[in-house]
Amino acid sequence: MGVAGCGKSSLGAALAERLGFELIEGDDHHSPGNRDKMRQGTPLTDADRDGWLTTLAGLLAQHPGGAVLTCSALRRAYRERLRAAAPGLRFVFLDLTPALAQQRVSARSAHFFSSSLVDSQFATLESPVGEPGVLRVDAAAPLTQLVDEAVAWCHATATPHNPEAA
Ligand SMILES: Nc1ncnc2c1ncn2[C@@H]1O[C@H](COP(=O)(O)OP(=O)(O)OP(=O)(O)O)[C@@H](O)[C@H]1O
Ligand SMILES: O=C(O)[C@H](O)[C@@H](O)[C@H](O)[C@H](O)CO
Repeated sequence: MGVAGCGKSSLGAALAERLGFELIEGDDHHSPGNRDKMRQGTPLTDADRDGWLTTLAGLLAQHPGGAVLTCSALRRAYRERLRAAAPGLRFVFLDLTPALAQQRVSARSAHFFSSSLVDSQFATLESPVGEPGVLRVDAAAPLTQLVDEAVAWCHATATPHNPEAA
């Protein structure tokens, strides 16, 4: 989880491969309307994210043995909806500065997300630090280091009632 450009897709794909879990790419499940809004530089609202979160929660519930989901999950209420669908769900929070997020988002041209939206992502973000089952990592660190850190944390915190990763 984290703002646009923090590295969710990069880390999620690597983590899913290392853990042997299916990857659910949150961005693949945005409605055409939501994509158009983001392309035009209009931030999503709670209402815009409602159906999307319902879809993602449903997908998590279909993977009781574990899965890796990439999702911005910017607000606590969004995370609670996902937790309700997948008891034991944990979050890796990719924390980065607005400047680095801006740099990364501006550098990619083929993506639907408008770089003018980066500030709004930080305005919406409610830090998950302090919530249960959260690992905060420095999103500026090399990807290989982030994967090792997240895999070690998943293994260390896995219990029979808390699937390996989610
Ligand atoms: N740890 C990292 N170090 C350096 N560059 C990275 C790292 N992680 C991701 N990147 C680069 O930053 C850009 C954004 O990464 P990525 O698409 O994984 O982020 P994201 O959070 O999924 O973004 P979005 O949600 O906007 O699609 C990509 O160009 C990616 O190659
Ligand atoms: O909640 C949101 O505002 C969205 O999920 C965004 O975060 C984007 O989907 C993504 O990060 C850009 O690709």
